[in-house]
Amino acid sequence: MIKNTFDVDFEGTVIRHDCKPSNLPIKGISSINNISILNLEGSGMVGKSGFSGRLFSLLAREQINVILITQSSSEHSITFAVQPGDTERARHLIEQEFELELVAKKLEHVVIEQNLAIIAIVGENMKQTPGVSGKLFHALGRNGINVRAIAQGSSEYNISVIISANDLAKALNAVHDGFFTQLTKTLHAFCLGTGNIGQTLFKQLNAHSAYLQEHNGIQVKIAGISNTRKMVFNSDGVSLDNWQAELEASMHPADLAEFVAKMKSMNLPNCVFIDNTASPKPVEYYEEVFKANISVITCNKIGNSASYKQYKTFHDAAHSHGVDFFYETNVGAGLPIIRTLKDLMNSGDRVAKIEAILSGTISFIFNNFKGDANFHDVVKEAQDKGYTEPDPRDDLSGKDFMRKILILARDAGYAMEEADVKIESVLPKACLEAQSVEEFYAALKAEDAFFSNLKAKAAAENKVLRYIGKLDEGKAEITLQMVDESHPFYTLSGSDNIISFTTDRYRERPLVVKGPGAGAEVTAAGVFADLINVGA
Ligand SMILES: NC(=O)C1=CN([C@@H]2O[C@H](COP(=O)(O)OP(=O)(O)OC[C@H]3O[C@@H](n4cnc5c(N)ncnc54)[C@H](O)[C@@H]3O)[C@@H](O)[C@H]2O)C=CC1
Ligand SMILES: N[C@@H](CC=O)C(=O)O
Repeated sequence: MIKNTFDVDFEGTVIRHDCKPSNLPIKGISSINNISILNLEGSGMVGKSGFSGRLFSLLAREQINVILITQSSSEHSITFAVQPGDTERARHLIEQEFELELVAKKLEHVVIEQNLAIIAIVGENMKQTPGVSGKLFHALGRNGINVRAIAQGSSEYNISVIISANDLAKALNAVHDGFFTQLTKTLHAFCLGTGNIGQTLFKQLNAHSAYLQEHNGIQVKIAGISNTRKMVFNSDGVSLDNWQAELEASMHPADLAEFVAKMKSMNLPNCVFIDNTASPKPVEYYEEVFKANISVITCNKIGNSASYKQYKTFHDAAHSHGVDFFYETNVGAGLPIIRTLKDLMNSGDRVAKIEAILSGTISFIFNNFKGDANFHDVVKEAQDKGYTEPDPRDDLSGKDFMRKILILARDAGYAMEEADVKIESVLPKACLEAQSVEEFYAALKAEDAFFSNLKAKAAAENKVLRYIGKLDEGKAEITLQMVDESHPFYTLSGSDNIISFTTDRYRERPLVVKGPGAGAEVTAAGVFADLINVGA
């Protein structure tokens, strides 16, 4: 029986002969946390029988313990690991023994690498089980852990890899999560933004964490939080019951560059950067984050809707570093729109046309701007309900809609820019020119007659106002329309979005997604779903 000195109440581990057979591909993971490797290279080794015999007899004779050996089939190099204290002595002995080969340039000088570690997976079930090494290297590669050398004996009971000692803790966790999937997988999330969406996400994660562990085997630790004022870090997870107080008590003033640097230096496995802001600043770090093998989840549309070059860079960087870039909430909040489009594209369909209502705010406004209601008050109500962008001018100017249609167009394979989207604004000039949110609301009040006329005109024709976007064979426009009951977009309510995809396969009857397209609960839920899909 082995007991835990750090946790004396824990029942301990019993070591016995008659253990139950296990279905798991590996039995355990072990590590050696400080080793060095010596690398010998040269043409003098190729096809030369007795070379390794000389090398390893020499080391054995001099009592240098070799921990791991690896040789490529080209026989051009041999790498072996020893205790750090033995490296210089081993080098000296080798250079003495192979002096003639060195002089004749048939062997290169010994190269030593320090600060390394070995991680090994062990178990009888590995034998004759394809995919075990694939799983190991996937877990390491996905977390940006570079493998310096590999060894597996033909008994197939053990695969050992040499990695940087700095990556050992991360590697142990990542490999553990990779193999023991019936146990908890831990995601380490670094979250920017504690506004409407950010705090709703924390509330949902808190309420759902026990279910997530029990039913999905997933544990989410919020390892970092920042808003514009402060930031806080905790590799064990900031308490979701008390995050406001922990953030408030933090001595770290907010600094985005520092936040990203700290996230990288904490070097945690299954790391995810979540951007719940409406700011262009975090977007400047996405590429660096991908390059650090960290996935990005964002409800912030600015990243994907700036230049096409930037959109492409983000997607390529995520792809080449084997991490996820999820942004379901960029269009339609929590509705499965991006996912649906990706599935269509990935399965070889072609999007010919998209027709959509994608502003939850404007949808809500037109669905409630009835009877005696005045436009200004309905806009305010949409903001109070959390449907608008932090600055509602972004919704009413059509900018938010433009971002969404541009993201959809790009995901559908069209390399379009902002200037390629024609926008008919719902606002008169004075409102568009307002310099602040206050001025904007004042301008809305002053333009009450303009909006009342629109309302009366639509009502007189038995029509409703709809702000509709269309992407047709690579051309996009957003227009204000009055539609009658024969139009498929007539019967919307609340903050509903609707999107209809006409594709090669859905040509006669388009594929339609409809439902609430704005609001903190549905948007945070979309971010939440993206989070638990990371690495899936
Ligand atoms: N409200 C909705 O229905 C939907 C919103 N979204 C998107 O969600 C995002 C967030 O919206 P809200 O939560 O309503 O905004 P908000 O204004 O309530 O919160 C934004 C948060 O970001 C923080 N922030 C801003 N710049 C920052 C920076 N440089 N570093 C760290 N933190 C920073 C602020 O301190 C604040 O905590 C927006 O990009 C919006 O487009 C997406 C889909 C639907
Ligand atoms: N402000 C947006 C929220 C979702 O992206 C909207 O109203 O649609």
